Amino acid sequence: MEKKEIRKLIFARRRQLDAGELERRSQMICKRIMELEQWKTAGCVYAYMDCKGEVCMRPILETAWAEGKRIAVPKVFGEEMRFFYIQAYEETAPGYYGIPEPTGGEEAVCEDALMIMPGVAFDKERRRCGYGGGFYDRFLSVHTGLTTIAPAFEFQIVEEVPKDVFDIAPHTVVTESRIFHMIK
Ligand SMILES: Nc1nc2c(c(=O)[nH]1)N(C=O)[C@@H](CNc1ccc(C(=O)N[C@@H](CCC(=O)O)C(=O)O)cc1)CN2
Ligand SMILES: Nc1ncnc2c1ncn2[C@@H]1O[C@H](COP(=O)(O)OP(=O)(O)OP(=O)(O)O)[C@@H](O)[C@H]1O
Repeated sequence: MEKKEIRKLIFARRRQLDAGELERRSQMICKRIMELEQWKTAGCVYAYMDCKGEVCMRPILETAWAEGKRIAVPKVFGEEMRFFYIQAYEETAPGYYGIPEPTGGEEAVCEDALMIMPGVAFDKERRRCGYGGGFYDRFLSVHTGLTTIAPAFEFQIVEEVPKDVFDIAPHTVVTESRIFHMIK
């Protein structure tokens, strides 16, 4: 399947998930991420403001704020994405494609941060398909020291995501029931 077809398939599956189930499953996935060593040792976390049925980041954001970890979320500038620290939802407003983005604040320049990266679909080899903007691939090609974890619902795991030259796979993919690690 091509990436375009994969996106269509997964968007349809996401639409079938009701709000309660999305929240319940997101809670499970976030809990599993927060049990990982990479989370425990991270001082600075690059997260995202979820939209359109992505795994909800609320448990991650609220735990980080409560535990004093710094949390930054992305803002799009042309073809580039930059991360800014936020301390509350009120510090965001709808931006690129209506996704909440930080309205101001300090830019995060943490080259060894833990990045929680969104995605539309993944396969067992952790190959990733996003919305098609190439934002994460471009960001990660420059910021090579980050540790990357992608949360995904089980139904976002597909047989095979086609590999393009620019694609950078997350180190770890975490679902409700499975974890795909780079090192087996
Ligand atoms: N929550 C979240 N924030 C994020 C990303 C993401 O994947 N998730 N991004 C990750 O890169 C960046 C924004 N990237 C985006 C790239 C393309 C489209 C877009 O074109 N959306 C269209 C078409 C979708 C399609 O059918 O493929 C749309 O929604 O109508 C949206 C966001 C930065 N912030
Ligand atoms: N490192 C890079 N340098 C230049 N162009 C890039 C780079 N990475 C990706 N691109 C461009 O971005 C386009 C979209 O990539 P792709 O379809 O893999 O996006 P995606 O991973 O689904 O999106 P996103 O990362 O925004 O969620 C590619 O066709 C390519 O032209």
